[in-house]
Formats: sequence, structure tokens, C-alpha cells
Amino acid sequence: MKVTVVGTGYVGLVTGACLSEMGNHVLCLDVDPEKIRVLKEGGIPIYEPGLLEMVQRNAAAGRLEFTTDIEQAVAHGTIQFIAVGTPPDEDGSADLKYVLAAARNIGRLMTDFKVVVDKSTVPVGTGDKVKAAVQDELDKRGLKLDFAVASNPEFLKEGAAVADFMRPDRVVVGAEDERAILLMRALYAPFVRNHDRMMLMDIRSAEFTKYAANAMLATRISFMNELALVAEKLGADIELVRQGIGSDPRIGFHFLYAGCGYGGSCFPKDVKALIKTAADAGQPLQLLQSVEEVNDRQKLVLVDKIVKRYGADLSGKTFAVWGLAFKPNTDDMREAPSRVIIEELVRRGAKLQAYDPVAAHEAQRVLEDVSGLSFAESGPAALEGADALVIVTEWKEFRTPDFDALRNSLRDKTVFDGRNLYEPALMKTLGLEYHAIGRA
Ligand SMILES: NC(=O)c1ccc[n+]([C@@H]2O[C@H](COP(=O)([O-])OP(=O)(O)OC[C@H]3O[C@@H](n4cnc5c(N)ncnc54)[C@H](O)[C@@H]3O)[C@@H](O)[C@H]2O)c1
Ligand SMILES: O=c1ccn([C@@H]2O[C@H](COP(=O)(O)OP(=O)(O)O[C@H]3O[C@H](CO)[C@@H](O)[C@H](O)[C@H]3O)[C@@H](O)[C@H]2O)c(=O)[nH]1
Repeated sequence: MKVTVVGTGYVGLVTGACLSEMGNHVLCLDVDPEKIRVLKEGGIPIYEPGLLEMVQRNAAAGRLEFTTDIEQAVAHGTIQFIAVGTPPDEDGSADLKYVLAAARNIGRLMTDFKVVVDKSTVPVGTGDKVKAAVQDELDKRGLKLDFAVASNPEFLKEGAAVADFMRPDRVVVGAEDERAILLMRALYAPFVRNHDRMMLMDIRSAEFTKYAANAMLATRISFMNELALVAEKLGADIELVRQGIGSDPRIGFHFLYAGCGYGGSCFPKDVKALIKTAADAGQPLQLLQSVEEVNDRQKLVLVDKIVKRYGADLSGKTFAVWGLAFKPNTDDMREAPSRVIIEELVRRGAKLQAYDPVAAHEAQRVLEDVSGLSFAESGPAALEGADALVIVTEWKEFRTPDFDALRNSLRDKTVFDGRNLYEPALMKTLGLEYHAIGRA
């Protein structure tokens, strides 16, 4: 099938690549000429495991192409995916300007039947706005052309995006038009072949499902983070508690890790947007407001521990920081807890030597104004001359370091671990002072 994907970010590029992998002829459009230049030259503008190889393979086969030419993009696909950003507006609501601009472009240039599929995360009711935007542009041209609008929220996780798209837990499609439903079924059939996991619903329910999923996952994390604070006070170990409750299948093990807060381009903004949508609808979400507040506070929990150990004034202290990306296996720094932690430590006068296996370049870009922060070439290099280590992101290479070297490098032989990577008893045996989350 011929498919156009508007937006070549984390979602758009993965969608385009995975659809081309199944034989579709995909044209990806972006307004950012730099991204398209990189893609045309055989690279990818983001880090995502397995994506480069898939893009190169399908581009070489002629099934995956890239353009900045809107006219060409609209002409190409019967199915037009919109996968552009929906960043938070000042009041927390999702800013729809990119989605609606993409919809208008389609209405302005289409000459035959199109299914306009919204893949961006958008508030309930956006499907109607997309439909109105396309129709308005057609009316301006005095054209009577048939089109359908569908919602197809994306549930992939960064760092595992290709695997998530290729083997989805479910594919949610909100659509009412028969042709749109048939085309979406055909498009996704290869991804849900062994048992059908496509869930067809109305557009509003599909839009709401996306926010409900992220809100539920964020709630689990804030719940565990709050319990971790209590566990510390009571002398209990949140890691043992996690295993104790996760083994109940009604609860399950996923997304129960206490840490230094959730970040990324989705949970923070989607929680905010849902809170705003609900308040506007006259049904405020008290629980979710607390989820957000708990997370904001949790991003500073490591700083609190450092201040308790060293005092409020950290001038003269140097900390190694391991991990900057908001989670492992990505270069994404959006809403990363590391940004809050770094800014607060530097504000208190500390010097920082940071290392991240992949996100260092992006971190340098977003933290360029932060003085007292330098970047090291490796985990061990970041430790040199530091008083203590602060672990923010749980990259695999941090899981079993050379503990003796770690102890010998750190002046105070102290580790502040925001991801609970090590056993407290082992650290004690090794002569390391260890401060973790929710572990006495
Ligand atoms: N990142 C994720 O893990 C993830 C997962 C599921 C859903 N989502 C949702 O998907 C959407 C996209 O997220 P993302 O992380 O891929 O964003 P992104 O910022 O990485 O990419 C968006 C891209 O759209 C391009 N763009 C903007 N306006 C355009 C236009 N009119 N025409 C063509 N291109 C345009 C931008 O230049 C950019 O390259 C958001 O709504 C997000 O909430 C993201
Ligand atoms: O037990 C856990 C699990 C995650 N996190 C943190 O939560 C954040 C988000 O992690 P994750 O959900 O793995 O990454 P995202 O790529 O942001 O994916 C989420 O957001 C996407 C965008 O909406 C959705 O598509 C995905 O289903 C949803 O998991 C990260 O900061 C993690 O460190 C925890 O603190 N504890």
C-alpha cells in the first residue's frame, strides 16, 4: 500500500520504517530540512536500537523515501499518518498547531480519497478538529472530495520502539468510515497475524485510551515512589516490597520501579494534558494531580539525600553523574530527571563530571548554559577526582562496574543511586557508602 507519514521524529520514523518493512511504499515528510538531509544520506537523526538498519534496508529497496515536499507527500499515500509533536501549551493542554497544520496541508493539496490517521497523542475531540480542518481547506478550493479521519494512538516505548511497533500488545484504531476500517485492518494485519490484537472503537475512545494508558503507568510509578519514601522511614526495603506485590498477577511486575522520577516526552506532558482536559470538562482528576506533584518532588530526592550528607552548600564538592537520558537506550533528554538534578546541584555550588553512553551530545545541547558541568568519555573517567557518584539512568554498563576501582576513585567512597542498581549489603561489604531509593 502507499502510505505517507508526516513527521520523522521518534514515532513517525519508526512507523514509516516498520510499515515499509512489511512491503508498503512509504514516503516520510518533515518540515525540518536537516532531518530529511540526514535520512536521505542514509543516516537517522535519533538514536533508537535497530532503527538505522531497518531504515537503510528499506530505503535501499526503494520502499522508504523521504521528502520536504508537502505536495509530493500528500499526493503519495492513500493513508496519511500524522505523527508530529503535540507539546504542552502554557496551560498544560496539548498544543495542536502542528497536527492541524498537517491536516490543513492535506486538505489544501489532496486530489483523491485519503484516510487521515492521527498517530500523535491528542486530546479527545481532536478527530473532529482534524476533520474540520481538512474540510475547510476543501471548501476553500470549492472541491467535493471524499476523505475519512481515524485515530491510531501509538504505544511504543523509546529504546524499544522498533520491537514494540513490530510486535504490538494491541493496535487501537478509532474509525467510523468503512473504507478507513478496511484499509487500517489490511495495513496492520501483518503485525497482528498470529492473533488479532487490533481493537476497533470510536475515535474519542481511541484518543482517550492513549491518555488513560500513560496516566495509569505514571500513577504506578508515583505510587511506588511515594511508598519508597515511607519505606525509608520505616526501615523496609522497597525492592523486596516491589517483588512481593508484583508477583500478584492482578498487580504484575511492570512499572513498579521506584527511582528518581519519570521523565521523557510523554508521561509528563500527557499527565498534564489529561489533568487539563478533565478540569475543562468539569471533572477534575485529583489522583492524577497528585501523581504529577509526587513526580516533581521525586526528581529532587537524590539532591535531598546529597544535601543531608554534605549540607546545603555544595561548593568545593565534585560529583560524578552516570546517565543523562530520561531512560536507557535513548538519546532523548526531554524532561529527563538528570536536568533537574544537575541544575539543582550546580545551583548549590557543586562541580559535576557527567557521562552518558549515547545522550552526551544531546545533553551538551540542552545543558549548554549550565556552568560547572563537564562531560567525561566513560563511566570510570567521570569518577576521577570526584567525591561521590550520582546514578541517574540505569544503562546496562552501570549495572556491574568494577566496584574496587569505583571505591578507589571516589574521595568519599559514596554512591547516590537513583535507580537502585546495587545490593546495599554488597556495597557495605565493599566499603562503599550507599544511598538508594526506598532502601534502608
Ligand atoms: N516519543 C515517543 O515515545 C512517543 C510514543 C507514543 C506517542 N508519541 C506521540 O507522538 C507524537 C510525536 O512524538 P515524537 O516524539 O515522534 O515527536 P518528535 O518531536 O520527535 O517529532 C515530530 C516531528 O514532526 C515534525 N513536524 C512538525 N510539524 C510538521 C508538519 N506540519 N509537517 C511535517 N513534519 C512536521 C518535526 O519537525 C519533528 O521532526 C506526539 O504527539 C507524542 O506525544 C510519542
Ligand atoms: O518502573 C518504572 C518504569 C519507568 N520509569 C520511568 O518512566 C519514564 C518513562 O519510561 P517508559 O515508559 O519506559 O518510556 P517512554 O518512551 O516515555 O514510553 C511511555 O510513553 C510513550 C509515549 O506516550 C508510550 O507510547 C509508552 O507506552 C510509555 O511507556 C522513564 O523516565 C523511566 O525511567 C520508572 O521510574 N519506573
